[in-house]
Amino acid sequence: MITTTDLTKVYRSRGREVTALDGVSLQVEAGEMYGVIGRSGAGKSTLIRCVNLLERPDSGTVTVDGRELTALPGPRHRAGRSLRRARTGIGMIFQHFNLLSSRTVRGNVELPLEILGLTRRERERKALDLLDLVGLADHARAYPAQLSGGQKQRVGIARALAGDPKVLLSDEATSALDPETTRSVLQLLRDLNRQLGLTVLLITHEMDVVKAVCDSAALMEHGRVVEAGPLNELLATPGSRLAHELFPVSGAVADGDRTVVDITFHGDSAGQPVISHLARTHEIDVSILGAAMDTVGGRQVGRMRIELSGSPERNAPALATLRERGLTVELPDPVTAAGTVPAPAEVPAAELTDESAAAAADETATATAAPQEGAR
Ligand SMILES: Nc1ncnc2c1ncn2[C@@H]1O[C@H](COP(=O)(O)OP(=O)(O)OP(=O)(O)O)[C@@H](O)[C@H]1O
Repeated sequence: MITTTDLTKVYRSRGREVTALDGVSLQVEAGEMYGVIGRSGAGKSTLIRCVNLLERPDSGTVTVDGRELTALPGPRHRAGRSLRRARTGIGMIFQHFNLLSSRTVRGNVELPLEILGLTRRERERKALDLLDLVGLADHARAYPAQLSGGQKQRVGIARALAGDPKVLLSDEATSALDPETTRSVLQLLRDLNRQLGLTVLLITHEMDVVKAVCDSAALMEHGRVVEAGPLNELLATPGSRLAHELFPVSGAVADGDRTVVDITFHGDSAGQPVISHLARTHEIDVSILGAAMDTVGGRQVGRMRIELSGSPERNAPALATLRERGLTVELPDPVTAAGTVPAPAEVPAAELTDESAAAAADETATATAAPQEGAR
């Protein structure tokens, strides 16, 4: 549904060059919830803005729903008519909601519908349907200032769905919300993803967001995607940084004639009595150093750190048995095993500066104004 190929973007200002995207290739399947995670400055916002061409990449291609947006004509800083039309199939929500304070909730949702040229009656009906969909039908006449953050974001979501998009882009949509509201907004996105078959590309700096709702994820660093894939595959990939971040396993690694192993159970392997089997078949002592079950991307996953008597060489047949049973087996690095791998993403979201708030307002204007000119 969304493909980016080798995207590059370099910002130049006051004689300085910043490479925000350095060859980003991403594949988001139809109906998927895909999370892009990374530290502040990794290039996430630039990437998402390149997907709907709010930002034009220096090179590379963006294809959404079979249409190569980068091939559509348009001057460097103004989208062409065909691009504006294509953008109606892409909704976007923002960290600070970008609602118009002078309009009611219904008025905000109606804005893109006005631009699309719907009649007053059609607009009203559609806006109320959309507000119903996000659970805000009884707030249609309220103004944004009378709403909580979570309610404002629901209005933002209803507005983003006005053009019946197949793709929803979410730019840190829950970063300004408290944990409980975050959960309910994420649940709404997940419901819409399932109900409408909506493809959702979200950027976030919070691993919990990826863990709660995403099917796949990409980790960005310094303008590059350093790891990407479906979460269940990542969890089954030894050495995956995303897997360690999604589901850290702890427990001190002892010195001496011991083998410490991290095992991940998922799918059919989750129900197997592997520990007793290991001890019986290979006649070794097994101690459990740490264990947890969790839900990642809607699936139950178990992780365990165990200690086997004897050296890794001696335990090679036992480890092979675990792998044969479909478990992911890793020998943790004693240096990092004491805690978790250094978090790539536990950086507080940077507050919007006045400048970036203005840019966000521009985005709304661009996003909502896009259909108007395209529809002419
Ligand atoms: N308009 C711009 N002009 C100059 N440099 C920019 C511009 N926008 C972004 N950058 C730079 O590009 C790099 C990537 O920024 P980007 O906002 O895409 O990262 P991010 O991962 O979204 O970070 P954050 O979570 O803080 O928004 C950063 O070094 C940033 O300073």
